[in-house]
Amino acid sequence: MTQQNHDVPDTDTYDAAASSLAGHVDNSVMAELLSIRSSIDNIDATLVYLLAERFKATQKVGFLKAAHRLPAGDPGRESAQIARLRRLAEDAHLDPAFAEKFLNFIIGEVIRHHEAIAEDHQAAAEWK
Ligand SMILES: O=C(O)C(=O)C[C@]1(C(=O)O)C=C[C@@H](O)C=C1
Repeated sequence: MTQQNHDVPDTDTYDAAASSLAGHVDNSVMAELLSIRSSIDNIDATLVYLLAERFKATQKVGFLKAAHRLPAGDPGRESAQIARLRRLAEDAHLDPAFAEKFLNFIIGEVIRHHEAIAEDHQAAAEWK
């Protein structure tokens, strides 16, 4: 028998109108909220696809670095990326500190992936 967790909505049957506010706010306010949320849903979906593409690219970098025994992190590259993103964020009226934190969060995950790829690569080389 399959178990269902009722606290976590099923992603296959996404309810765009799900809200703890239902029944607590005027219908017109709810309608406006749902309309804005439909843009948020599109943006979130785009972010997922963009991140998936970025991780596909960084995975290739991970394999290249492992094959040539290069370090997972490249602090010089990161400094340049952070400075650039902070400038872009300012132009876009996004908090530069948030942009930096977000990039660092993603890069931290990429470095973990690189390290895992390098370990696998090393283990495979030892088997030969
Ligand atoms: O460009 C690289 O060398 C990467 O490994 C990718 C990346 C990134 O996610 O942008 C991740 C780790 C490095 O410290 C720098 C950049």
